[in-house]
Amino acid sequence: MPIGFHSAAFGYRRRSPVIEDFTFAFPRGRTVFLGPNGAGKSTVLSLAASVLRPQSGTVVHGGRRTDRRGDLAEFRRRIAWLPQHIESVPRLTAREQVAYVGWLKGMNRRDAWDASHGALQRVELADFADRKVHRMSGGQQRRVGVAQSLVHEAEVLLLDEPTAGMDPRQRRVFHEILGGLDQHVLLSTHDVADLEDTYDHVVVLNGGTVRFAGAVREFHALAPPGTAPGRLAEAAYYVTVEEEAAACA
Ligand SMILES: Nc1ncnc2c1ncn2[C@@H]1O[C@H](COP(=O)(O)OP(=O)(O)OP(=O)(O)O)[C@@H](O)[C@H]1O
Repeated sequence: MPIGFHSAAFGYRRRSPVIEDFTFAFPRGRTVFLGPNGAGKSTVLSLAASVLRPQSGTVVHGGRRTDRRGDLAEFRRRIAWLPQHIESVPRLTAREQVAYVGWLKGMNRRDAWDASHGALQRVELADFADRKVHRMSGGQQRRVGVAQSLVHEAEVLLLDEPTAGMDPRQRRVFHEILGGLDQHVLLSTHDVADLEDTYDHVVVLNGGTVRFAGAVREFHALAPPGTAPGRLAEAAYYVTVEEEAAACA
């Protein structure tokens, strides 16, 4: 169990809670996290990354809890986090920014600098290593974000819509990277194409509640009989979130 939530509750100020008494163990391996806009995916991922802290309950990884002050630094070192919106550090180049994240995660400066080159190569940005991040396109900044999550040896990667804004080639490169990772991955997306090629598990969230958790094959089996093979994931998704399906047959 890479990340566990125990009776966690969280709400943004003056809003109704996004999650309440949320207890769930995310599975090992590669998990795709689905759900409609506003379901709470980013909030849950931010809590899992300890960027947000639950108002009650806790989040656990490897015996370390986000509600124990002494655990927090080690908890964060073991987890890589790609938020939905990348912050570029003013004036830093892509290589400096990726190395900086490695250093923040506990690497020494030399190792972080060396590792940043490899991380940028993996996302095909080695030629842009000296470019200022704030001058890069949205899709390139996303790839810098992916490089940031690869630079240190995290045990769990939490990726919030990592392929948003990437062109088709870069989406393919990203899926190849994902396929080669040994770490546990929890990734939110609205893209349900080719789930079986990329992920082991599916978790669907709606209204702050897990509506489905299981293997990709089990998820596809929720699709109504007669659904076209290429539309199984989409149809299963509509069943789990109880939305009216577009024509999936
Ligand atoms: N910073 C914030 N301040 C106040 N409310 C917020 C904030 N961020 C999210 N919310 C609210 O929390 C709820 C869950 O939002 P969240 O972004 O976690 O959903 P999501 O499933 O990631 O959505 P999407 O697929 O659109 O990214 C929504 O009702 C949203 O309006």
